[in-house]
Amino acid sequence: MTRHPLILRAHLAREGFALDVDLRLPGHGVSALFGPSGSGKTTCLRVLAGLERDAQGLVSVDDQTWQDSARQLFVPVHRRAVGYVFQEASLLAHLSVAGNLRFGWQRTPPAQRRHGWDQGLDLLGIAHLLQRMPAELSGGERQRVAIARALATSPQVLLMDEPLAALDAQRKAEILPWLESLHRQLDIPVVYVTHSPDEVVRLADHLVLLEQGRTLAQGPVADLLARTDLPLSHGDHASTLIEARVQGHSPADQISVLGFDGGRILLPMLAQTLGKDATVRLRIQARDVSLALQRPEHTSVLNILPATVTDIIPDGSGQVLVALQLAESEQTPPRPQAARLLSRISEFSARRLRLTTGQKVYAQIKGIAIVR
Ligand SMILES: Nc1ncnc2c1ncn2[C@@H]1O[C@H](COP(=O)(O)OP(=O)(O)OP(=O)(O)O)[C@@H](O)[C@H]1O
Repeated sequence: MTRHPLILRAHLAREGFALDVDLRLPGHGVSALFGPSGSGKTTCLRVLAGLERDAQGLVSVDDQTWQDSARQLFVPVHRRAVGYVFQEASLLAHLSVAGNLRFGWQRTPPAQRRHGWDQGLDLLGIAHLLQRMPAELSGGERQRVAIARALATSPQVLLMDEPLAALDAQRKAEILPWLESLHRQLDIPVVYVTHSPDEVVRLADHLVLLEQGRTLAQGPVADLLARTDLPLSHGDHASTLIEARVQGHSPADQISVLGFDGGRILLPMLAQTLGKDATVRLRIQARDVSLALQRPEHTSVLNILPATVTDIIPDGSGQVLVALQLAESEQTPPRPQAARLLSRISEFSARRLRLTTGQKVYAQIKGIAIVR
């Protein structure tokens, strides 16, 4: 089913802060709002939910207009089909898990329900917790129940405000796979506020970078991560994403071959459950990519990809960030839509190699993480 984009055009002036955004988010998948504290992420969610009466602009979800200031239209909060999940799960303490879920479920007339009662339980793995009281749940379980309760209202959009921020690293790791499967199976857009680059690379399809109430950039997450002009690509955590497809496994060599627009990657054998054509998201840290002018031979590095340098910028403390466009082979000219990589090398090495934009190089990838 094609879903209409979600539109959030909003202007809101508070003392010492102004929100001025014009967002167009895909009608499916996860859109992450990322930015420093106070940049306006939560305010964007609040405008979407109808909690900011003074905001001027346009809000449209699944082709329904919830707000259009030019026409004096403002659908009140209780009539917007929004599921809202906060940092701290706000379950009703006197009701069991089943009672909390029923509370959300009964708010929606049967004809408007988008999925069955069991679907939310299955998606979040909480069927065995139905009789428990909220005080008898772990932090991660409580948050899963809070998400299921938000889904039980059959929302047209799910708003999640740093849902993992209150959990420790172990609980985060426990809940992330549930969020990923939610993302794969859910047919509604999710707008996800986070401070965490790790959550962005694992969960987001689309990314909005906010700064001081304004949009610094918005677009597919892999495109934004590969840009050298945005704060995300600076420092030690700079990384890029490649969406690859399993081409086959070689049990004899214990190697899997993955293809993507711009080349092929070899990985130590993936689980056979990932059949041919399964899609996998790979994260490649800029610091794990080194460069050579000639194809290195006699090396243990499995992945050496021909590429063209598209940008070189200083990146502090004697380092430079090199943007690369990958090509299928040395002979294929670079295509703008082919996958991109970042490489973080010393300024000394860049000078020694006489790197310039437009130059053909070989990117040696020393580490690749499968993030989903
Ligand atoms: N109810 C309010 N009244 C006045 N100012 C507010 C209110 N809520 C938030 N603000 C201010 O609006 C600005 C944006 O806040 P917002 O909560 O949207 O930021 P954020 O990016 O979500 O931050 P964080 O990551 O810290 O949650 C901040 O300067 C904040 O202090």
